[in-house]
Amino acid sequence: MSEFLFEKVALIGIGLIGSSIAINIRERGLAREVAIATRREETLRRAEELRLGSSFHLDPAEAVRDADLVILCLPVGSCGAATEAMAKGLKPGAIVTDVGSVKGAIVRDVGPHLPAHVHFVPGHPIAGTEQSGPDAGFLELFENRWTILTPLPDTDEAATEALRRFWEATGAMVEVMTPEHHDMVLAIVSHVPHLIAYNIVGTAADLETVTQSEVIKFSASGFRDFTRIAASDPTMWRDIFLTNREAVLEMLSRFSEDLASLQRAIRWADGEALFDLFTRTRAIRRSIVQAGQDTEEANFGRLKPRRGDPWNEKGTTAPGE
Ligand SMILES: NC(=O)C1=CN([C@@H]2O[C@H](COP(=O)(O)OP(=O)(O)OC[C@H]3O[C@@H](n4cnc5c(N)ncnc54)[C@H](O)[C@@H]3O)[C@@H](O)[C@H]2O)C=CC1
Ligand SMILES: O=C(O)C(=O)Cc1ccc(O)cc1
Repeated sequence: MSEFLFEKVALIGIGLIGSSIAINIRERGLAREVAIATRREETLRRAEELRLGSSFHLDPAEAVRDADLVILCLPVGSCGAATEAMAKGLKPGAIVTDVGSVKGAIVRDVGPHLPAHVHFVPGHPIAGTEQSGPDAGFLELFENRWTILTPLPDTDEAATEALRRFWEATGAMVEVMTPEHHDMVLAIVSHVPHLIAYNIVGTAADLETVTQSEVIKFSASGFRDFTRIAASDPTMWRDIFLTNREAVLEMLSRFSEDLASLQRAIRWADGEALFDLFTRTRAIRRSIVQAGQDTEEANFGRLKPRRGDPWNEKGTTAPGE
């Protein structure tokens, strides 16, 4: 019996998430070997300087050779082409997973390029920051955060369990659900909030009466939190919105309806409506903090779907239900 969870792990892409995984493998001794593949030579050299792996490759098919676990750590829109490029190197029985923020598109784009002799278990650590690149990774990123796995109906259960053990070894908590359910939940707890941040920072920047210097000068308030989110990687977020279109548009139309009723309450000076909503939302925040779970996990548990919500109709049980 090996002392490692996996003998060889291959990381395709080495940005914030890839480098955080690499640091976890190194510091917690989760694999004997770590092969890293990147598109750009410069990123590869930086990964080597940071001692993130044991071998470094520009050809992903070379990196995955003999790997028991292959993790795609790329923007969602690049995963299909990267899988096509690495497929011929995959060994029989290897587990292939990813960390992308959208799961339906990963199943659609990655699945068809994989040989039948590998196990495909899409995944998503719900942990991150607005930073990107190989220097951004850190050991504690996944601690006490959820990682969602979305195996397909015919995925080997042992492969899902092996991946669960890997994520748990990084300090993560693991939940299994369908890709459709994942995409719907993430649309409201992560994707739409990012869109709101991008939008409000864009609106403020465009205002002629609020000069750039005033935006900076007075940003010590709630606006500052939005600027952090709106500093997130443009490629990654473009891909998320293009690949989770349906769920984002669905949540956005609910959001717009609710915003319109707030607008109406302000127009008609309906203080009671405003007070009621703000009281409800304050209670949500307080219960999250009280539970000591200021994480997406708490959001899942507490933002209960309304009757007839698609969350309830698809997928498995949502955490907290
Ligand atoms: N940043 C975050 O907070 C989180 C990100 N994710 C997901 O993880 C994945 C990776 O995100 P990060 O590590 O944050 O990104 P990153 O931007 O820090 O790193 C991405 C890596 O992919 C490479 N890359 C970019 N475009 C490529 C292409 N067309 N072909 C091949 N390689 C390419 C980059 O050189 C870099 O090595 C994304 O799918 C994202 O949705 C998941 C959870 C949190
Ligand atoms: O920086 C933040 O606040 C985040 O929300 C990080 C994040 C970004 C994308 C994900 O799919 C999961 C987590």
